[in-house]
Amino acid sequence: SSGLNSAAVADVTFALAGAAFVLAAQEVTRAAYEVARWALYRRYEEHLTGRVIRAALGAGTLDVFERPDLAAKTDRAVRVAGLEPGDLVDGLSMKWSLQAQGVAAAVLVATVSVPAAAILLLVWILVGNRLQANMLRADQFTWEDAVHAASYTHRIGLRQEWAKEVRIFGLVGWLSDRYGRQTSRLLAELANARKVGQRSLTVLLGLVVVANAAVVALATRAAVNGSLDVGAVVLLLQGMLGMSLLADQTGDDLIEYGASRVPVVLELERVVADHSSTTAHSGAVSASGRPAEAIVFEEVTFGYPGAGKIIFDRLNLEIRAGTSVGIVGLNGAGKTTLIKLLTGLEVPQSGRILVDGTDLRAIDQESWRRSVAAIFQDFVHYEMSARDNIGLGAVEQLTQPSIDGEIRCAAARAGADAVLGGLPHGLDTTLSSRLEGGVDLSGGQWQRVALARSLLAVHGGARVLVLDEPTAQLDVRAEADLYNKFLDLTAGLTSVVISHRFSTIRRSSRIIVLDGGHVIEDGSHERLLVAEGVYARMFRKQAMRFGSGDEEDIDG
Ligand SMILES: Nc1ncnc2c1ncn2[C@@H]1O[C@H](COP(=O)(O)OP(=O)(O)OP(=O)(O)O)[C@@H](O)[C@H]1O
Repeated sequence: SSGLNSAAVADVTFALAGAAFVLAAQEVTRAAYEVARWALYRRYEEHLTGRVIRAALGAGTLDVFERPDLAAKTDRAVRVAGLEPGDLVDGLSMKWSLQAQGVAAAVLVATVSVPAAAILLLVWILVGNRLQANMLRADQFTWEDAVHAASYTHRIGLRQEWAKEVRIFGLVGWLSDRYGRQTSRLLAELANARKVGQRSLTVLLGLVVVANAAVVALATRAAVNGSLDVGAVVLLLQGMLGMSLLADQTGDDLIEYGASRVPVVLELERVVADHSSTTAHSGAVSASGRPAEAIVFEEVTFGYPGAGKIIFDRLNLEIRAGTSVGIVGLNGAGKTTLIKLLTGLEVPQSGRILVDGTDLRAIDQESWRRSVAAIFQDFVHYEMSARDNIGLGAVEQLTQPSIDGEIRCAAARAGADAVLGGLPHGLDTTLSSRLEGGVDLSGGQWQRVALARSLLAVHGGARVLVLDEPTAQLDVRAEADLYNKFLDLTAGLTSVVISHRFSTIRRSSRIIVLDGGHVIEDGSHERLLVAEGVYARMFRKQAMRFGSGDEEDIDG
């Protein structure tokens, strides 16, 4: 009966064009949204991780990793910053779009009945808040230490570095049992957390049902009365359904997951700032050219915080600039600790460390670190190119064109030239068999690379060279060859060598013996033998046991 007149045709055309426009706009905004979301996601992650790195590294000393109270906070911040904090961006965008739809639905209801819209809005907001509170309580993050324990167990089983030992000791069954038990405990805790707040949620959901039923009943009566037309009733019902989006939880877990990282990072920054303000020791004096005379430990007392044990009790020690000192002592005597104090990684509780008469605390920490090259027993195996593994010793020069020549030269001096020669892509070879095209090195080969790194640091300006048993994995002859050259290599430098091997240590012109937090003997190999003290006893014991003191370890 009713054909379309021209006005109706225009209306329909307009509506269709509008719909096409909306669809096209939706596609364009979706694409733009994806780009923006991805960028924001990464930016937020980078920002948060960057703050953790700056806080942890900015502390200067190792306290943030070693003092139990600080270490727990550092550990937590490092962990959470790595756990997809960008989820916050996804969560917020989901949540905001749902909330906008919920509010639009409320407006729809309000066009029919403002009181109905107000009442429904109130109950949905209450339900939403309650659901959110329950979710937060049950969120894994609130007991993430338990999660951490379980995931540590899990990782023991899967780490490449530990694969040998885990299999040799037959730990697979034990690990999976332990992982299973930890997970069950976790789930039990989760079930408990979920119980709390269930009653009030049930009451609120009842309220939702009652409020919606009441509005439907009133609307039906009004429609029957004729005071509400059918179109309005449909609008009302549609709006009511849409308003449930106000309590929708989609995205809440992501928001919580992403946002809960923030207080952890802020807490780390706060404790590091507090800690640094009480222990700050980076002064303004440049370390350049130091030491020219001596490094002096003056009445230095030190114990690791929280360990309750004094390692050094008023230690006095002078290391003349340009000389080489060998340090001997039983396991745990404090040899590595001495180096940490010397490099400023630890700070004495009392006493002073003087560099050419200037307190280390008055010297700019960064410039002092550049003046000292140290390779520790647990030096880093960087999963990077051979170039980087050596070049990081003089990181400021890494981009200079001449660096490859310097790297090769340092490698040759450390006896690592043969190692480089065997690499399939030369300096570009990645030193990790886990990465494509990469190769792994033997323990001794790694040590030569690390040694080359420290020798390159000398090229970069370091004047103190510390070797804390970095050659223990070389065979005795190779180590002896290296140390035969060592005095030439380090001519003009101040060097400190820690070793358990007499073949190495006896070459130092001066040897000090650490025991009980003090230097108990001090002199050349020959003088210490004549003195018939601890050094002579250790040396003779080994020499007797193995026929030659030249080849054996100092182990007491
Ligand atoms: N980060 C730390 N926190 C608490 N105590 C530590 C820490 N590092 C070392 N210690 C303790 O300090 C003492 C000295 O350790 P250090 O590593 O300096 O000895 P070392 O002489 O180098 O031993 P080794 O010959 O075994 O390498 C040891 O008793 C050790 O347990």
